[in-house]
Amino acid sequence: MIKVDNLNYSYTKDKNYALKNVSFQVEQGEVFGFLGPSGAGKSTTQGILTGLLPIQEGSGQVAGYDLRKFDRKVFNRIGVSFEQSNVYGKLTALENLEFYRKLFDVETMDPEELLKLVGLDHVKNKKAGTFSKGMKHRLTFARSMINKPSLWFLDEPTTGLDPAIAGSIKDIVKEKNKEGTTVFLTTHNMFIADELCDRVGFIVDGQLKVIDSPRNLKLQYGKKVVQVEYLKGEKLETALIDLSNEEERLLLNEIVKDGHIEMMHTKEATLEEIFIRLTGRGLV
Ligand SMILES: Nc1ncnc2c1ncn2[C@@H]1O[C@H](COP(=O)(O)OP(=O)(O)OP(=O)(O)O)[C@@H](O)[C@H]1O
Repeated sequence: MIKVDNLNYSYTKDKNYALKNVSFQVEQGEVFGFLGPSGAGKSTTQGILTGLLPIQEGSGQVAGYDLRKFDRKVFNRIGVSFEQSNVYGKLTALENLEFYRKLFDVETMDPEELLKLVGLDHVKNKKAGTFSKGMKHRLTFARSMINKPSLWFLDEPTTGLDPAIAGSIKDIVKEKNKEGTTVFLTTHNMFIADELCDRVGFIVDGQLKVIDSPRNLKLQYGKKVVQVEYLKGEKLETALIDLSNEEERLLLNEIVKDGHIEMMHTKEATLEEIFIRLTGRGLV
């Protein structure tokens, strides 16, 4: 669905590259997460993939279209929900979607149904200019799926939303993905990435450092650690046991043999910890 090879991009058209030799593929039906700190090159990559920025060096295809011969027809096949996407403030929520659907040459979704899906049906006749940031965000999100895209670009889809609404946005993404939509998701949020993504790519300073599934990354780079709380005499002790260390495994055996365990659970590494380990950088 997406294939790019050796993308280089410089805003200043010199050797000061915002993207350096970026290559990756996203298969049909995948949820692919692009993770990186601020300034890493996520928006630049998304900009090239969605035709907002011209391709400078390298090559790529998006939804069957060659990035070097950009054809506006690609917009019938893709959906784009970026944080900074504008909604028309003087139009109502419904009018925004009615207007937007006319831009497509393909069958579109019913605007009323979409507004219901994102919880904006009760304000459908209010001007979007009066909406809160989170409501505008949901309207942009709804708008981005109006053309039933086969490839959906989502930028920080749950940022700034309250947990219940964030949960329903995640559910919609999962549902659409089940129906076959490929998702390219950009985020700083490793919990979202971990929950939604089949594979993630870590990008730092314009370079892709690693691409794999969250599970494989945890297996490969995370430590297997068990946290045990146990009674030693009257005193409650806590031990963190690294299962890759023989001495620590023996200690765990001793604790188990003593039989005074109060609580025991595995502590798998988070994607953020692995990101820091692999890139030497945090995600913010
Ligand atoms: N319009 C621009 N002109 C010049 N440099 C830019 C421009 N936009 C981005 N850059 C630079 O390109 C690099 C990559 O930026 P980009 O916006 O792609 O990062 P990002 O990962 O999307 O960050 P964020 O998470 O903050 O959106 C940064 O060094 C940034 O300063």
